[in-house]
Amino acid sequence: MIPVAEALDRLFALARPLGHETVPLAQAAGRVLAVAATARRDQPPFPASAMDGYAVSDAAPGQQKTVIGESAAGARFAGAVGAGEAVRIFTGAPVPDGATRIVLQEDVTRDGDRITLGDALDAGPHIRAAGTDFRAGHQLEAPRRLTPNDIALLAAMNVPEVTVTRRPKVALISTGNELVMPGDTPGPDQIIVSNTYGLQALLRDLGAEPRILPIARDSLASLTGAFALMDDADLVITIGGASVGDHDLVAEVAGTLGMDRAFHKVAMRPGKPLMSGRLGGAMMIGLPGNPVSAMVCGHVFVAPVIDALSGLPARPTPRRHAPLSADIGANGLREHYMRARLTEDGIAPFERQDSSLLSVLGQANALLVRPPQDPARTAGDRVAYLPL
Ligand SMILES: Nc1nc2c(c(=O)[nH]1)N[C@H]1C(S)=C(S)[C@@H](COP(=O)(O)OP(=O)(O)OC[C@H]3O[C@@H](n4cnc5c(N)ncnc54)[C@H](O)[C@@H]3O)O[C@H]1N2
Ligand code: MOO
Repeated sequence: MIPVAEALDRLFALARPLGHETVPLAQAAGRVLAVAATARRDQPPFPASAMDGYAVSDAAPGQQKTVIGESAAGARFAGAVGAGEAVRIFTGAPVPDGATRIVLQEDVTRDGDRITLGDALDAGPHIRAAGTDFRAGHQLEAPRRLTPNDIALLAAMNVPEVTVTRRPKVALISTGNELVMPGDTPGPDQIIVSNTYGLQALLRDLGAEPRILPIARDSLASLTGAFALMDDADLVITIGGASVGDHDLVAEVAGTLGMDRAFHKVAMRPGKPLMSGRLGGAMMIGLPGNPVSAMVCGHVFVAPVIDALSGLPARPTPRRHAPLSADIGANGLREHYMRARLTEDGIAPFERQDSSLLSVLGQANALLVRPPQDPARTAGDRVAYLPL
């Protein structure tokens, strides 16, 4: 058995980053920026008022001034403001030449074109200098997965389109005579395919383009037919048929199709059997069939591989740490990804950890990671976890 980190390194060695494409900003959220984007102008491009009030050259309690004009957002006051003068100004408007501060309108009494400053003025100046946020030439570095906050910044930088990595196309193949699609009528010995759908959702969240292929039956012909449908996929993921049983044929078929195949027994729980290789132009990952095993492998292996294909650094999903909220027993020889609940009191694993229990996985919001041979731990000990 190999450690999880080594299995992941072997997957990274098979992952070739994909090419680039240009997309409009409106379609860029969640995509991986491939080439740094550069601001085309200063923001703000002029000294701007941060408040509604009056722009003045100086201010003292009780002073009187004459209002000589107005500066609104989008329509500046053309002249300059001198001693004894004020320009009515609004938030976001260009500050006129000669002004050193904005007096809040709450601190002013107005009578016609005359204003009197109040007795208690704040320190001001309520002026945002040109380029306070960023200067022309400011760069949003690549690679990075674009967040909504990044999109807002790019828009302000006047960047209407960005160069991103192509979305990884992923073909998902479920294998097994016992499986039918959700909504179909199962025979007495059949169950409903589940983790294919879970993995599809996970892949979508990761910015990939997943496609569910027809279920492959446990025969060489059916499996071969399923692989033939993978078309131009960058990654093909099989689910099930990965173990040592008589009906576990994925390795044999992939080998016949020319895959330079590696089979790993990974020292993890759940998710021991894992296959990997390259098949034509695609990367292949064979996941175990047990539903929770497939989903856990999705989080631990597939997610970092999608990031690597998308041009992000090849690294495991970073672990976080929290105190235990309950005592737990010693761990065995495999790294255990325990379905767990994280609350403000800490983290605790569910009692039932069988790798078939999707109902338990559904209640979990974290995977508590136990290193191999981790001794028994008591409430309060800090442990590692992956958020779900
Ligand atoms: N003698 C041994 N038996 C098993 C071993 C072992 O080392 N020696 N490993 C066990 C472990 S651990 C796992 S995990 C499973 C993995 O087996 P397979 O990858 O071959 O998966 P299957 O046998 O095809 O299915 C297992 C289980 O999961 C259900 N399944 C499969 N695909 C789906 C799907 N897409 N949606 C929902 N459910 C699915 C399937 O019906 C089985 O119940 O092997 C152990 N055995
Ligand atoms: O490796 Mo299996 O995934 O423990 O059930």
